[in-house]
Amino acid sequence: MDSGTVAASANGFHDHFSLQSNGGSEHNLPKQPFIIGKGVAGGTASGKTTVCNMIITQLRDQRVVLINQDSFYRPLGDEQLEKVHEYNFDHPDAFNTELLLSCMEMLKNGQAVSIPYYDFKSHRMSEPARLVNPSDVIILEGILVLHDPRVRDLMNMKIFVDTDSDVRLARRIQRDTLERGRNIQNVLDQYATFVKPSFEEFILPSKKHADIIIPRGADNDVAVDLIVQHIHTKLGQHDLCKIYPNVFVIHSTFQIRGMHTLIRDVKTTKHDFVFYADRLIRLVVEHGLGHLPFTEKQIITPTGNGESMENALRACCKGIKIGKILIHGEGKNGRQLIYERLPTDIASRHVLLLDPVLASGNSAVKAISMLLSKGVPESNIIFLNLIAAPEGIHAVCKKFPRLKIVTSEIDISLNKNSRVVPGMGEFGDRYFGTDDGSDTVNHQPSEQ
Ligand SMILES: Nc1ncnc2c1ncn2[C@@H]1O[C@H](COP(=O)(O)OP(=O)(O)O)[C@@H](O)[C@H]1O
Ligand SMILES: Nc1ccn([C@@H]2O[C@H](COP(=O)(O)O)[C@@H](O)[C@H]2O)c(=O)n1
Ligand SMILES: [Mg+2]
Repeated sequence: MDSGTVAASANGFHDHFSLQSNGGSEHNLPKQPFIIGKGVAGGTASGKTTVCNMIITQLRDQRVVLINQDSFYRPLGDEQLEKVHEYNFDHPDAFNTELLLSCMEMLKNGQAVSIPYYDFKSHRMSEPARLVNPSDVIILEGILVLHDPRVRDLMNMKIFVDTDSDVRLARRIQRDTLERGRNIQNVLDQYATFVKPSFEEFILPSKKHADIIIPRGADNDVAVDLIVQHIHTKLGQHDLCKIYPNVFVIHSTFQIRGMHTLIRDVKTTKHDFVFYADRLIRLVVEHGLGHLPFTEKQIITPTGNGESMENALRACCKGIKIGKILIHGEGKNGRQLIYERLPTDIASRHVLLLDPVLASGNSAVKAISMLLSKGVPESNIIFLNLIAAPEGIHAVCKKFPRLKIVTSEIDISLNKNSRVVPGMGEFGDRYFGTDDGSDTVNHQPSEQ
């Protein structure tokens, strides 16, 4: 596919993400599990909520959602309210853990859930509830999220925020008097009667289950940065293969990593770029061919960058038929199909769709939709790339769960200009030598 520079289509991505427009449901396929759970526990006022908000802000990723265990407090009845000072809000029984588990289960199954809003002043739920869409990463924070094994086991990253108890008490007094409608005496009494004993009985012992302990909570920028990086990596790289069983990354060897280093280096000469790109493309094509059940093959190469993959393809499969698709897109205005030339019997063939870089996935979605409209069964399409951005993989796999993607590397992400990071520059220009060199250092691939 050939296209102009485009901005990331966060909206488009989000659509595929939601239950209603999930490609999987259209095709009556079982939903893919795509949760990466992060549990953040710690004593009251240790900074759990603050740390999670920092993580979410720094991630700037729509695929991450925060759920507070507080939302699952059991609302107090009238009698309990009259004796609220005798109520232990720090005991595990104060939470409706069954409801929490069923909400997590629904999210895991790709269903949106309505999460209650808990009012610390009235000790009851209040409107409006929050609609939470299923997301790749669900961060669950609360004093006891590492206590119950059923909740803990949903989390594949367990974090304990460890803040000095004097600091926590001081913060709790300040917060609860300012925000939760308490006076100092209430806070001190509750702390001595329930908060401290429950911390020692239930919360502190759950620290041993943590993978990461964050001393000093939100003051610990290094720990927060590391967690953000880790989530980025998990989101962006090979964990996608677990999320989408139809994504295949060719086995990484030192040779392959060396070739990637060379083709990503702006100083690599055109000759070397073509040589190593061809070698890598051949490996991807060979791998893609391994997924074909029949000897009969139909190839579509997008006009422009995709043509750069034809040489390697012809070297692997002599006499293969080549079709062309040209898709153009500028800015956020979507993609237009400019040109296509495909064999008339394409509906009865297997198709290798070639594009060196899968970025936002907008062009790929357009091309695949066009193939489907021609009658090509989704499961007959194998989409081959040299590098793929996680955003593109999500966009394509969620809409077309039956096709296969074969790539040699999954990169970290897209930047704000929809360029793959780290990427490898404008592939077509570097391959065909059409780059005038004016933007050699800064160039990154546009959505191909
Ligand atoms: N590093 C920090 N420095 C100063 N105040 C903080 C820090 N972290 C949190 N706070 C404040 O302390 C209070 C408790 O923090 P919060 O994140 O609500 O803790 P938790 O969710 O663990 O109870 C809040 O008023 C918050 O603004
Ligand atoms: N009605 C309520 C409910 C809970 N609490 C206290 O909140 C603490 C948990 O929230 P954090 O943000 O501090 O983790 C817990 O220690 C309860 O004592 C409350 O006071 N009133
Ligand atoms: Mg909190």
